[in-house]
Amino acid sequence: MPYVIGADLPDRPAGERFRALLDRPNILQMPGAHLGLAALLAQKQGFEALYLSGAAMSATMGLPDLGMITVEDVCFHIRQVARATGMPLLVDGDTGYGEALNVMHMVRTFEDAGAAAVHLEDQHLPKKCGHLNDKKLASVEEMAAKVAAARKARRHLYVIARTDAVASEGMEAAVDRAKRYLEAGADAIFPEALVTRDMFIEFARRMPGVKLLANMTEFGRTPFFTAAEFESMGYSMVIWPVSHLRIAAKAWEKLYAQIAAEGGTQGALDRMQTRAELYATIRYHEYEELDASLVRTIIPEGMPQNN
Ligand SMILES: C[C@](O)(C(=O)O)[C@H](CC(=O)O)C(=O)O
Ligand SMILES: [Mg+2]
Repeated sequence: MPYVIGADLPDRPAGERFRALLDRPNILQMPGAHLGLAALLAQKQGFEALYLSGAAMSATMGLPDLGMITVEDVCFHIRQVARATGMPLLVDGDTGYGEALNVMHMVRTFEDAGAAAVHLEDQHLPKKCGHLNDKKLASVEEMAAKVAAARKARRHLYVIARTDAVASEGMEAAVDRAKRYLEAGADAIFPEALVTRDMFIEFARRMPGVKLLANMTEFGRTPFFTAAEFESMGYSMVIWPVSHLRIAAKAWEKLYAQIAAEGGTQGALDRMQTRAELYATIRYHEYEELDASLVRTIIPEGMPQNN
């Protein structure tokens, strides 16, 4: 349905709906979808929650994922995905865009935009993709203060603490950090860039009863596991953060090469969503019909529309 009809909108805050999905025993599968159109296509396949990736949002803006985007840039994406689908979204909050007060501002602004959950990471700026080398870690205390700030600001937003410590400080330290973040009020933990099945199992074994998120990004350090495998290793959430963007970028690259080589797009038609398919995805005709029905109701036929 078009999102503009008030009576059709979800009546519970997004964070509550996200928690309800996590209360079920099966792993919550969240593909990345940082654009309204992508989100609608994911929804069509039956996904119940989505992920907004900092890497995907930055790359879409032609920027590296080094913490340069702002709260408002992210809200532009949250709003369009939340409006288009009404689905709960987990949003990448990077390092919180500053210190404690910035984190509080981020939480409130994300909630207002329609987010359900956020994750915050224990890096210093310029932050990096968790699967790269030479990340600069924040101290446990700095990160715990940010988690506490997020908890104090939130009304319903689900707060996930990500630790990037495994690579530089090892499993033991990462587990200790995660425990401190839970004490500070985190609802769940995202152990970033684990590199083996044994590490995933070990981390989960050391965090009994804690909701854990697995990041199945491609071309990173984590080998491929399916959602079912992560579930059996004790994980409650899985994200495929940038996959949709990587696929789209490759498709754009091919298209531009083809136009450059052939002087037109005719040879690319079989790889395009047709106009009809696009309009069906964005419910073009439903919006048009809604508009027409209102005009019919308010302005009966035959009555002059302007005086
Ligand atoms: C999950 C992540 O934070 C993101 O921004 O999507 C990235 C993903 C990536 O760069 O592959 C990450 O740091 O893992
Ligand atoms: Mg990120």
